[in-house]
Amino acid sequence: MDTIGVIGAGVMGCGVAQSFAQLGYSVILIDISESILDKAKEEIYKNVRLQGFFNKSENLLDPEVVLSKIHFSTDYKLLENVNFIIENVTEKWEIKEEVYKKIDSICKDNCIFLVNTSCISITKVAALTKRPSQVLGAHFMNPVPIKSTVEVIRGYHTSNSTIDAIRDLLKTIGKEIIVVNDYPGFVSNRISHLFMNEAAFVVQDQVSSAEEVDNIFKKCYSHKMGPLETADLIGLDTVVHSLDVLYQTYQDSKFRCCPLLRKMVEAGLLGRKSGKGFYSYQ
Ligand SMILES: NC(=O)c1ccc[n+]([C@@H]2O[C@H](COP(=O)([O-])OP(=O)(O)OC[C@H]3O[C@@H](n4cnc5c(N)ncnc54)[C@H](O)[C@@H]3O)[C@@H](O)[C@H]2O)c1
Repeated sequence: MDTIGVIGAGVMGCGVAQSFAQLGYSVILIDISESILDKAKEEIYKNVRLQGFFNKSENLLDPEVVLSKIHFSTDYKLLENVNFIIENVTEKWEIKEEVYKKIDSICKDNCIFLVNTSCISITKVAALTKRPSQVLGAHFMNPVPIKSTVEVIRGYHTSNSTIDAIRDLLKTIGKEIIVVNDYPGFVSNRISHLFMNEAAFVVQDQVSSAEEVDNIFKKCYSHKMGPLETADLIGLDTVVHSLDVLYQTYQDSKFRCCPLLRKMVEAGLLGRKSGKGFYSYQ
């Protein structure tokens, strides 16, 4: 079985690492500090336990066994022999840029890079490397271990063999892929961020409360979650970064970020991951 390199141990990186580790893969999980990695260990432990709790019919997973498959480290050099890197660092161009320049020099030539991003152009990321045909977008859905489908983005130079390799790899962890072409936000986020942003404007303008906005989507449109619950789940900081990327790249005012969303992020209200966003999670 391949060893999978996972970079970024936040919301998505933890979910991706867990998804591979619980199917028996060895995972190298990289982040920038030991304290973040310690928090990631706790998150993964908690999430494996919760998954067992909610999924009574399936074989219960032992969190210690899952964690034993993951090597937590700040050392990028450990990635030199892996065949696949799944990158999940912060949705900021300067951060992704630094990471891709680094891994392109460390990883072996045939290693494939999966970019987990909400909105950043895959073609632009691929251009940072000397292997653009082996770079593709893999927009995992949150929470990764329980979502069945991944939006895969074909960059300008992504080869068919790279897409096939990723289809095969993700199939082994029970995920199917939908392949789309590369424009910022792809399909999912180009549309969903308009919903979430406009919902924040509706609350800012005191048209209704967050609960009422979400209830209209759930009860009238039969959506499983409303736009503001979804924003809290994603992380309001990630939503703001993504809106900024969409606004900058399309130069279209429809993507201008709602001031209330930005103010909440400045106040430390990031949604589920900080314990408070549009809702409280204590
Ligand atoms: N949250 C979601 O629902 C969601 C869904 C799909 C895709 N994404 C995308 O996935 C990526 C990660 O999102 P997230 O929600 O996990 O963010 P997050 O803020 O929870 O985690 C990002 C992690 O990256 C780490 N990091 C920053 N610089 C780094 C570096 N140089 N090397 C290694 N690690 C570094 C941070 O310390 C942090 O732990 C983003 O591009 C985001 O747009 C997020």
